[in-house]
Amino acid sequence: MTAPRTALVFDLDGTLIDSAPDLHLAANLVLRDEGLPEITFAQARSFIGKGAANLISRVMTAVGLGDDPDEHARLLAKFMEHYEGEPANTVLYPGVVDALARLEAAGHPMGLCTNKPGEPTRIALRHFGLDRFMQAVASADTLPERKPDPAPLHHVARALGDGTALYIGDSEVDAETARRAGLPFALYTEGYRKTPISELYHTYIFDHFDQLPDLVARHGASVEA
Ligand SMILES: O=C(O)COP(=O)(O)O
Ligand SMILES: [Mg+2]
Repeated sequence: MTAPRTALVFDLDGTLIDSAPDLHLAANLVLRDEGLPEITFAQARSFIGKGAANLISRVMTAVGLGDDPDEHARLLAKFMEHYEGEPANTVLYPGVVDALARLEAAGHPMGLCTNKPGEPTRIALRHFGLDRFMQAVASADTLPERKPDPAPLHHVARALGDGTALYIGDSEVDAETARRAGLPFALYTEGYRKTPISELYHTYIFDHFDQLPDLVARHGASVEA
């Protein structure tokens, strides 16, 4: 009997889609509306990875607003209003759809584990035609725990079957999540990572999705035997 194909769990922002322009825009629409100074693209990009609530905390610190919880809740709600529309300035990273189609054809169950809230996650997956590949999704609202807690990653991996799993992501948070989950990790190096590769937990690295099907096949040959 052949072993089940390795389940593949993907991160979303900075891995499958480059959503930083829309997150930057939504943050600045809030700041503009509040009569506050705007943040740069580089700042916005560096605030992505721990979800929308964390992004708003980072924005508040950056513009000198402090950390009042009521103010945070108010600004987060305004941010979500701006962010929940169709992702007009977000793009897929090159080769993503082809790679997922090849991996699906090779029989790998696939799912998503993101810190993005549920509604924008669903909208983005549908917008880019990625929903058809994802058999299980954990977003920021699925469980009480969020990455780097390993619970959402375990949740998706379990939903994809009882074979082995590989996590694929771009950030410090993803590397830490995979390490804590005890799962192998493929680091996509073109996302929002700020730390040198050598300092991050990883099993594989790749810089273009064209490389992913072969990487997964090699991984499978070593663990599915
Ligand atoms: O929205 C975020 O901050 C992070 O999202 P990700 O987990 O898909 O990278
Ligand atoms: Mg990410």
